[in-house]
Amino acid sequence: MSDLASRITKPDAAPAAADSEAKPAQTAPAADNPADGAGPGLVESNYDVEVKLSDLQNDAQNPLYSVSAFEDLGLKQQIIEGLLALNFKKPSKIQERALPLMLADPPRNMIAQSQSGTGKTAAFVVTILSRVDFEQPHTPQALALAPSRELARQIQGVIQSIGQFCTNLNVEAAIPGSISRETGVRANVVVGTPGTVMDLIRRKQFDVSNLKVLVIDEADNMLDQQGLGEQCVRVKNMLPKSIQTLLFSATFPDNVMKYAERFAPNANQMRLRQQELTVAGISQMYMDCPSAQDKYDVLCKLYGLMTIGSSVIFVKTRESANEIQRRMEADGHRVAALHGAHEGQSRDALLDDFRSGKSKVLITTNVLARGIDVSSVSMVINYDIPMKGMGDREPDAETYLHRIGRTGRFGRVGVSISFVYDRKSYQALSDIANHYGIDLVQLSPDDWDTTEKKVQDVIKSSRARPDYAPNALDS
Ligand SMILES: Nc1ncnc2c1ncn2[C@@H]1O[C@H](COP(=O)(O)OP(=O)(O)OP(=O)(O)O)[C@@H](O)[C@H]1O
Repeated sequence: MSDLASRITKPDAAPAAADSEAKPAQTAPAADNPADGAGPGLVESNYDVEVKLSDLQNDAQNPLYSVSAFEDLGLKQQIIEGLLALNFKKPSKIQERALPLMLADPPRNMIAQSQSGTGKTAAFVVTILSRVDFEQPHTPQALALAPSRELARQIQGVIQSIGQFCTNLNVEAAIPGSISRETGVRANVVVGTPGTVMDLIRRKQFDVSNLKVLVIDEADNMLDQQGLGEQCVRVKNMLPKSIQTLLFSATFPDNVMKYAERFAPNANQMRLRQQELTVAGISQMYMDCPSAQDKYDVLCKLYGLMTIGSSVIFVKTRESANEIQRRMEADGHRVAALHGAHEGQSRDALLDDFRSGKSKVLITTNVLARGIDVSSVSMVINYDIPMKGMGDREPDAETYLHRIGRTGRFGRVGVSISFVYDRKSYQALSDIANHYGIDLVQLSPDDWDTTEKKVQDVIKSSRARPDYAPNALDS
């Protein structure tokens, strides 16, 4: 198989940082709570010299870099207070650069790309809060669309947190089962999934005539997928023509850009090069499993051996999520499985438990691949390599990036481990590595001491010293 593995490093080779332009110091994480030290799920650092979030934010190559403070961006005082209450001391690059463009008058559309976990949500939330007239508490003025109920609820929470000092802010989630049929939408900010939003508008339970801002989060996914894309276009066609449209994602493959540009005409654009897409704080590894059947044993061994904060296991189907849950529970592990077959409210409860740390292992499908922000996640397992196209012919490089981006949020470190077991899965991972120009480090199922050391070396370091190269091991 070695001919396939131009980007997959051999077991003991010292790997390069994920972003070849990034210096090791930029791969260094801040603590779970960037401002004040290690937080839940991450163990205190062994290193004596630590890097603070402010160090990362002073490094011009880092996506968290900025020269300005939130106070310099001309935001309303209540919004600045909201950001400070969340301990956001400085904007990230996307926040610093996109906000002035999005807040300028007359409003202009925006297509904005920035790596996973770099604060895109706060960028569009601040824009929404800046555009809403709080004198009108029940007139919908801003709408954000997301691909899953979980992400819609999460965005609702971020709007409420950043907007906690905005008197008369009302945020409602337009997701199945949440808006009363009697009253309809009575909020000035609405976050929802496209199908439910479309139904509400059609049933005249959502007055869209005063909407000023439309945000599409995970826009490449929303516009590209047949069902979701059509729903987004239909929703947009029912909104005022002058609406400011903001499209956000960590990925915008070229074939989606033409839809995006049609959907958000004359937009300002912030794009990344392919090699800039990966987050350097995430150490990407892979495990060569002897066979498909052995993947499960390897998984259990990993969990049996290591103390891991919170982790997410991505699988292809709901059935395999259930099956792995069943087997892991029978083997004494405490895990939760969340996927589209569950009822909305039980999905909410499962994710709430995971967020609060009540459950530490979440087995899920692509439904949670995008956007979900749980800062204590220190490991992501790709139990199945993400594939797309008819008959799963092609590797799904975008989904891979979003999945591993559930860890390494805003300067933290994390590990991703992708399981391969045959030529097809190996080739797919190799193609993904080539696509982003990254090197993946091999873990061996025959040498658990080394495997454990490689993984623990990354995840036990809540903060790292400046010359810290997450994958490099003492040989
Ligand atoms: N300026 C800031 N200072 C400190 N923390 C921040 C700042 N902006 C955002 N964060 C935190 O960073 C984390 C990641 O932000 P967010 O979820 O918006 O990432 P994202 O870019 O939307 O990622 P994804 O592409 O995965 O959706 C969140 O926990 C958020 O609270």
